[in-house]
Amino acid sequence: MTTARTAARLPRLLSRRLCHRAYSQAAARGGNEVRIVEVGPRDGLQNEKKTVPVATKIELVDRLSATGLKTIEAGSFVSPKWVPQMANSSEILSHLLDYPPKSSEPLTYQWLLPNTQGLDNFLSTYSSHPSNFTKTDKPPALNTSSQDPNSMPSTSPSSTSSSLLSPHKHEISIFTAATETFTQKNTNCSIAESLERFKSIFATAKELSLPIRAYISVALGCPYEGPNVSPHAVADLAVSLLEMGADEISVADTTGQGTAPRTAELLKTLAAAGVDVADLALHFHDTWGMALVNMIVGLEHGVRTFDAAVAGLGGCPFSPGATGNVASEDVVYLCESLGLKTGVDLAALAGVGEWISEELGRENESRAGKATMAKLRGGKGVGG
Ligand SMILES: CC(C)(COP(=O)([O-])OP(=O)([O-])OC[C@H]1O[C@@H](n2cnc3c(N)ncnc32)[C@H](O)[C@@H]1OP(=O)([O-])[O-])[C@@H](O)C(=O)NCCC(=O)NCCSC(=O)C[C@@](C)(O)CC(=O)[O-]
Repeated sequence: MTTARTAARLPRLLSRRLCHRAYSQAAARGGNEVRIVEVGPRDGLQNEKKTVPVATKIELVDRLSATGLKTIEAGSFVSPKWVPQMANSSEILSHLLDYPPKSSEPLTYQWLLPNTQGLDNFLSTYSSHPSNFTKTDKPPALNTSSQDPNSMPSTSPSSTSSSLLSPHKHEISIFTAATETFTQKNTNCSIAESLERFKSIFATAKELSLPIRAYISVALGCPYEGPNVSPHAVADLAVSLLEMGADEISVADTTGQGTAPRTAELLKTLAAAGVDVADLALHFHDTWGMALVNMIVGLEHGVRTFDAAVAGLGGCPFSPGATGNVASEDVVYLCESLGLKTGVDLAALAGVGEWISEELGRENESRAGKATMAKLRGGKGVGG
């Protein structure tokens, strides 16, 4: 059942189906292609206790860019006092703009930010690069091809020179949460205040044709308010964010407390509120080992975009005890076992997982990644 407020908004939300939105065509409802949003370089690294050298972060993004992944969240523009590990994200962005990874297909890099200061910091690097627009230039037009959702946006000839043109896109992600306590702990504001902050971000991003993904954290359990987060609160927030202009909603199980029945209930509530599965991504942490189970529930409900981190890296500094994201290698293996296509080379991705685990001195949390590496080394017992 939808809340009265959500029900009242339904006609307006449904009319938005007629508008083009950047991601909905990338993950058509119920198709056999799955889009993986690799969040390892951001969500995966933000909680690492030891400072990860920027060269390692850049190498991680470059290596991931060569695996067939098409969307990579590469860093965040948040307060370095709150999350010191992300302090050098502008250097990673500069690197990607100066040396766009060679890839047979255009990639999309996403950058997480909480407020206009984060957007300004992102834009000061992004817009200053010769191959990108500045505010006074005509912005790149959104790609409108339903055939190739990742294809290069057309750019203003006045602001670019073809030799400098990167084939890749950069987008932004904003984040709020389904509970007041988590929102306060994570961003020092209420949920309503977080939406208020987003208004100017939407205005600028729309002016510059920058697509926006919006996360809703703690959708299936809050470290401060407990596991029973209201699915109606999540749906209401998703509707608000879509109405504000979000191109995609990533519904996040930050604590990994989600179970199959509660994931199903949440997805039904979102659908009843008028949220199209094609506009949804699911973001699972694997604290209780339920991430792949919940992902299958998502697949059964038609979701085709999933966030994951190579080697199962990750954790949120403001969700104590929660472990990493579902491992990208495990997601690829699961999809392949179900006959779904990800476009990702599992062996290449497993190699990246092994490399970054060694670099960080931590256990590789991907079962499929470790099995793939064992198989590549000639292990006879791993099958696969
Ligand atoms: C939102 C704030 C900034 C409010 O933090 P605040 O302290 O209330 O901010 P403020 O506006 O009062 O500013 C305080 C200082 O921060 C600076 N500042 C202010 N904004 C920025 C910025 N964007 N970039 C760089 N610096 C910034 C600002 O300039 C000032 O500097 P000072 O004058 O003291 O030197 C802070 O709470 C913050 O950065 N929070 C981010 C926390 C975070 O990154 N959490 C992890 C990501 S979310 C997550 O993990 C969940 C997700 C998405 O992965 C999904 C899931 O798994 O659930």
